[in-house]
Amino acid sequence: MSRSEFCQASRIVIKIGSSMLTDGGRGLNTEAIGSWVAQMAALKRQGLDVVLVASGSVAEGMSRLKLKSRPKTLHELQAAASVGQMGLIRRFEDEFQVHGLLAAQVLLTHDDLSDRQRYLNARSTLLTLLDFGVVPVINENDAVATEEIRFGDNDTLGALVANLVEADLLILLTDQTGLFDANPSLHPDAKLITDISVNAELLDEVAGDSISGLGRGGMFTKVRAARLAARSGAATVIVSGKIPNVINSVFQGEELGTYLIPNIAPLAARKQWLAGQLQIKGSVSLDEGAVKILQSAGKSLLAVGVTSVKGAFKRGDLVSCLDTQGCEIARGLINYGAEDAGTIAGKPSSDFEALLGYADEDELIHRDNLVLV
Ligand SMILES: Nc1ncnc2c1ncn2[C@@H]1O[C@H](COP(=O)(O)OP(=O)(O)O)[C@@H](O)[C@H]1O
Ligand SMILES: N[C@@H](CCC(=O)OP(=O)(O)O)C(=O)O
Repeated sequence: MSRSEFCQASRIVIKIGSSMLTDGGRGLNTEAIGSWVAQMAALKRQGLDVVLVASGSVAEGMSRLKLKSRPKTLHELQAAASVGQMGLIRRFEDEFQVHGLLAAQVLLTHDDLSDRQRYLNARSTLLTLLDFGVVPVINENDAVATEEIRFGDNDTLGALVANLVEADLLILLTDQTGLFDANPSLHPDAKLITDISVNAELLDEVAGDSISGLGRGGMFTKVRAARLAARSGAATVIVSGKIPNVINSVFQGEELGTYLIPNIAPLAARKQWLAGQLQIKGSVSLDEGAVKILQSAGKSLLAVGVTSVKGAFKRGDLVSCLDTQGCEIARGLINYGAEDAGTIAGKPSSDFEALLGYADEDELIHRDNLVLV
């Protein structure tokens, strides 16, 4: 998709980062929020579906609680987020109302999306809200999100939402003009990257962390988000939320920010869900033959191609498949727990019963449950 085709999008996910929403930590930026909402309302009037992913609950909570720096402990973060989320949602509801639009609060944890059934439930709810003409306003459910079940940054959440609702375009509004060839906060002479393939290796070299103390992910998570979004065919633009009329300008194809071109083959819905899983419970190392078969033939992983097993995973957990250099080449849901997988590693499936006293599936990971990375 070229930038000039963005105006053909019918569904857009817009993610606004903490740094933008809270005016660099000085409380909610009501003027800017009013302007973004007016632009989203204009898209709605043109018949588009709009989903908003809004960060800033922690930053707004810090401001309301008069905390000078981002809390370090999880319970303080959760408390700050609970206070701040009230302000965020109230502001958005009021602003959308000005344009005769209803907003809906949707709070998710990674746990909600890692369970296939709950993932499908979340999808139905969002699609129903869009059918009703409502703008879902999504954030992580920070008040209950512990380390194990959290996304941590809203870029990833935005991408998974783009997968869920099959959006055409994901716009990440942030405090920088876009993605630079080095962090411009540290290197003032850094140059803006305008258009780049989402798969370009350069992205891994240049995308750094957030240093503001307000946002979480920095550009690292924005690049990862663009790659996840591309798996359902969505195009991603990273752009400054400070540019007047930015959302509409991007939609009209103006060359603003960084466009991460989704030139990878989209995955089937179930594989998108698999690719979006963040909690990896272990790994299996493969021999060269198995690596080749997975990468070129799209086949299932058999135990005979596994050289070693790491981690304390159970049957059905997500594990990484590593090549002979230890690099992840695929991930999937494994049919045997760690101990049994260790016992059958390197063995043909005809030996499973003798080795384990039972035999479930012939495949260690079935190809339907496997995604290349
Ligand atoms: N290559 C880069 N180009 C631009 N910004 C970068 C880069 N690497 C790291 N960053 C940092 O990422 C920050 C934006 O991410 P973040 O603070 O998480 O914002 P948000 O709250 O919008 O998600 C920038 O302010 C900058 O410090
Ligand atoms: N969900 C939390 C944290 C998310 C976060 O910081 O994201 P971002 O600003 O997009 O890097 C919040 O609303 O404060």
